[in-house]
Amino acid sequence: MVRINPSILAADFVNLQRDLARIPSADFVHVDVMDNHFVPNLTFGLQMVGRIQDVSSLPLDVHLMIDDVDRWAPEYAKLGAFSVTFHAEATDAPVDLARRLRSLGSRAGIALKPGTPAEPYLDDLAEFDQVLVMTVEPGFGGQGFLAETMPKLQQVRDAVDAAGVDVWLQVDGGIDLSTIAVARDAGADTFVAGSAVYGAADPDLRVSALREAALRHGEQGHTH
Ligand SMILES: O=C(CO)[C@@H](O)[C@H](O)COP(=O)(O)O
Ligand SMILES: [Co+2]
Repeated sequence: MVRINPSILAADFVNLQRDLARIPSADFVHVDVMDNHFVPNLTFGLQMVGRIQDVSSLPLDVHLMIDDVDRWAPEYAKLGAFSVTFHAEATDAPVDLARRLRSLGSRAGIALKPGTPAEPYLDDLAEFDQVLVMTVEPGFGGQGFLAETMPKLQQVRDAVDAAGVDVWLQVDGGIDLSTIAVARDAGADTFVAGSAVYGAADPDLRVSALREAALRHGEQGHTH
């Protein structure tokens, strides 16, 4: 199973509805919320994500790069977002927050910055629906893929398989037609791509090409 989630951070914010309609083959639309505190960049908040939820035919994969997630993450679940991912670095009680998100009907994701170890969360994997291993420092699109995050991704993959739990492993940052194979090899099944999709002349064709690149790689002997 391979999921391709285009990030609208690379779309035209003035023509978001048009750009949302350009990726019909995608699995989810990845929505980057930034507050200029947790990361040094600012995008949009609850009101905007509510409108995206209203007009999108794809389910929303919300990535919160904000402080105060205990307060704000549940509000995104209440909007009807399919999945809400908060950063581990932004809360002292990730399991409690994940339970709250699930109780509100959303999937619960936990994200790890490149320098954040996975160990503290590996015993609680069943509490989450998704682990996001950031492959760039969060905050900006168009950065280069950090291959040094791959051992951590593999470590999470091994722990998920050993526990026998159904947790999606997402990568986000610098995913393109070549790095998607590297991340697939290390165990990812869910791929966020911003500039690789919206920088293409035909974004939907690029979604298909990314999917094929990941699947082709999987067929060549890697069956994560
Ligand atoms: O969360 C983030 C950035 O912090 C991402 O979702 C970016 O939007 C990915 O952009 P590309 O690296 O694919 O251009
Ligand atoms: Co993101």
